[in-house]
Amino acid sequence: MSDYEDVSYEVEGSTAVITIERPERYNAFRGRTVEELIRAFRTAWADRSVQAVVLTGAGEKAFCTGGDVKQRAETGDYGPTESGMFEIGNLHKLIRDIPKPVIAAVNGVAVGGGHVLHVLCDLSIASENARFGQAGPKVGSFDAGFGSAFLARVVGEKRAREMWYLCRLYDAGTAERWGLVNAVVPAAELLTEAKAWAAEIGQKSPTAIRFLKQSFNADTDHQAGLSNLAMSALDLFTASPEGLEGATAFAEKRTPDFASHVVGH
Ligand SMILES: CC(C)(COP(=O)(O)OP(=O)(O)OC[C@H]1O[C@@H](n2cnc3c(N)ncnc32)[C@H](O)[C@@H]1OP(=O)(O)O)[C@@H](O)C(=O)NCCC(=O)NCCSC(=O)c1cc(O)c2ccccc2c1O
Repeated sequence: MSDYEDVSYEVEGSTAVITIERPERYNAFRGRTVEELIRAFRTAWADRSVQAVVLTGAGEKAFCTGGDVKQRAETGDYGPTESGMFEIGNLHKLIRDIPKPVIAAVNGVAVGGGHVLHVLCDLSIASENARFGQAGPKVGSFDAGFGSAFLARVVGEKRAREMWYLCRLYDAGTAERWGLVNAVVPAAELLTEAKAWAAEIGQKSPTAIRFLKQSFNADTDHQAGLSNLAMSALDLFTASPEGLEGATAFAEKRTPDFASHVVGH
């Protein structure tokens, strides 16, 4: 894979800016998107001039809405990839392992697997129009790895469970109050603000920052094992009648009938 199609990658000074470029799908990711994000993060990791990464979405509506549910309804998976694998678990680990802070610039709705991406970033800055939530149980999916366990570390058990069980969307003010984001700024200032934070980090000792990030991570690194289990479970569940009913109902713009397709009790 030589050219980016779903993602753009730019370096400005000591900051790499990675943008998900699928605004027509509210920046939902398919297999290719995930593969390109991995390539972009690895490029940022290898570039010694890069000291922080900003992750954002194209357009004004969405940061990322998680897995491309229309693709899933169409083909039963997240589409072809160069590796033959859907590597979302590896992307999660990479965002944590890259030894440089990753700042999510949340420019709109961050939901489902897109919400998980911003939660995994070191810092999150939101625009005033941003909205946050989990959606899996509405569309036949779940992230029982970092998406639940690490979220609970960030916002607390009660709020994490509320987000997953009710699948509501929360506004930027609530996200700030819950400690889900570090700051909220007007939409027009979001990228400038995120880049300013990244540049400020760029003036600090890269080695000190690297050790600090690894130290913060060490406390929750055991969740990577949980994430492996969760991704294996998800592979089975998304292909089940209950999982497929969620994706099909979304694509057909109807209420899912989970009760008729339930696979386990
Ligand atoms: C995000 C919304 C709440 C926004 O609602 P709003 O009313 O503002 O806008 P629309 O609903 O009209 O959306 C505009 C336009 O974008 C399309 N779109 C939005 N999200 C997606 C998506 N995720 N996939 C494909 N397309 C999307 C939408 O259809 C509209 O297009 P039109 O052509 O009709 O104009 C609302 O859109 C919403 O609830 N979206 C779905 C959110 C969702 O369910 N996300 C997926 C959750 S599951 C997941 O993320 C996931 C993650 C993983 O890591 C996995 C790993 C392994 C297996 C499975 C995984 C997985 O399923």
